[in-house]
Amino acid sequence: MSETRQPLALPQDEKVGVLLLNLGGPDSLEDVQPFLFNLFSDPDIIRLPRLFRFLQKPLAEFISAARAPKSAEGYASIGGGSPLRRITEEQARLDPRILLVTVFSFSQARALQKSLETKHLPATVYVGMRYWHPFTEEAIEQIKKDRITRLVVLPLYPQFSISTSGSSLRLLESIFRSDEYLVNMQHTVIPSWYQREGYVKAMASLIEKEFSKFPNPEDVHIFFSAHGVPVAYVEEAGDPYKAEMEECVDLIMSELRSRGVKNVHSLAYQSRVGPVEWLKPYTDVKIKELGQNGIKSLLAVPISFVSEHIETLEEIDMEYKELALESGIVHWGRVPALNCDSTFITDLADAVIEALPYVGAMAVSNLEARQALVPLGSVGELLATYDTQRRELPAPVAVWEWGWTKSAETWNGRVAMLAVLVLLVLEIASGKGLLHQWGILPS
Ligand SMILES: C=CC1=C(C)c2cc3[nH]c(cc4nc(cc5[nH]c(cc1n2)c(C)c5CCC(=O)O)C(CCC(=O)O)=C4C)c(C)c3C=C
Ligand SMILES: [Fe+2]
Ligand SMILES: [Fe+2]
Repeated sequence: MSETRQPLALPQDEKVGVLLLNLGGPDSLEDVQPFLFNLFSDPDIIRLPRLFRFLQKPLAEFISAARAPKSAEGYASIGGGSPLRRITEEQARLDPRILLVTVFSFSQARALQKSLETKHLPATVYVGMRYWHPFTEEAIEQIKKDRITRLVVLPLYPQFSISTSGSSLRLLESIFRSDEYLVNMQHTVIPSWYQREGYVKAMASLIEKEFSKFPNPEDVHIFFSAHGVPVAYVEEAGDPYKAEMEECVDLIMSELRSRGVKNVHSLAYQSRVGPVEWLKPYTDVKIKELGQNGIKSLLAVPISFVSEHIETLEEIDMEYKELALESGIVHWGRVPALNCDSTFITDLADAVIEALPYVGAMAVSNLEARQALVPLGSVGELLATYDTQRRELPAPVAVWEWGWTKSAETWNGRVAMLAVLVLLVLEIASGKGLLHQWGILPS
């Protein structure tokens, strides 16, 4: 595609930056609880009714403490921490400080920076995580120090969700607003890119490659497993995630069909947390169903994330594999995450170059951009496109088992919930109580 592209005509004093946004994950087991605290403190993950917003932090404290042991077990089983930081930095660029820690790794961020260089775009690629180091705030500080004048913001989620890219963009918006340098810095956002040819082709190639590992490749059921979101995000807040996910799977399957692949496929949603309704079918339920229906060969394809992480390495490779084998599936395979796949990274570089003309421009007023499900645009405009009203959403986490759920919308549940919240506040305010005694809340 663009190896022969002419050098971009940028004014001499322009400095281009690319900010990769990602979720972040605990580097060690000690980081698990504070990481979860950051995650549950996010109003795009738990939206409390207006009246209870002041409880966001205490509640995050409570839920993170309650969930940490289970989460830590998962992270322990994949080597004691999340590989997300290492892989994302590999996708972006190699930072000398990181080199000291991960001597042998070549970096996703470094790979992108290199690919941009090859395409005659000298740019610095930064990594900003939402819930753990290197935090988005740290990346922004570096962007300011480097006097970047044009910034392309690229969330590393192929499909847009309020809970992922949306949350990162909302944070960016608040950082941009409160800083004079950033308010004036020209920027644009690539909100989702699942429809890009390079990404679709890279995914299709990874899938095709795994077929050869099965005894009867033509019988393999292609099983796309996407990270779920609560149904309310889609139905009440207008999250485009489900529509984009379905379109993404269709595009990959069309590419495979054009290569002569005739295998049957399905899409399910994994990793639900708590009792509210999440997007269906659920991965575990679907696996059992496929087993019961006599499927013997299953190829799992993680689809919502481009790096290996706890939900591929632990949930799919361990939990779902075990479930599949118990359900009568005999041959199991899993497509690896894209990580630093060269077709993928080259395509991301093209996406950045194609987005540059929109930097600082009102992209939503551009007809071409309008045709995309989520238009290319600035942070503020994108947030205005989706989720304008920031509706209260049923929270997806465990505390709600006592009450505030769709299925238990009864006064009983609400009173119990209120009681729990009041106790929690009293306990946090006084520093004394059962939760402290049990070590659930730190003294
Ligand atoms: C597109 C991907 C993701 C969506 C959508 C998403 C929504 C979402 N997640 C939670 C709760 C948790 N997520 C956790 C980890 C985690 N989540 C994603 C991706 C999406 N989440 C990734 C890649 C990871 C793993 C990071 C890593 O360390 O490797 C966790 C912590 C792990 C655990 O305890 O299971 C929680 C909790 C909610 C509630 C939500 C939507 C509202
Ligand atoms: Fe998640
Ligand atoms: Fe999970």
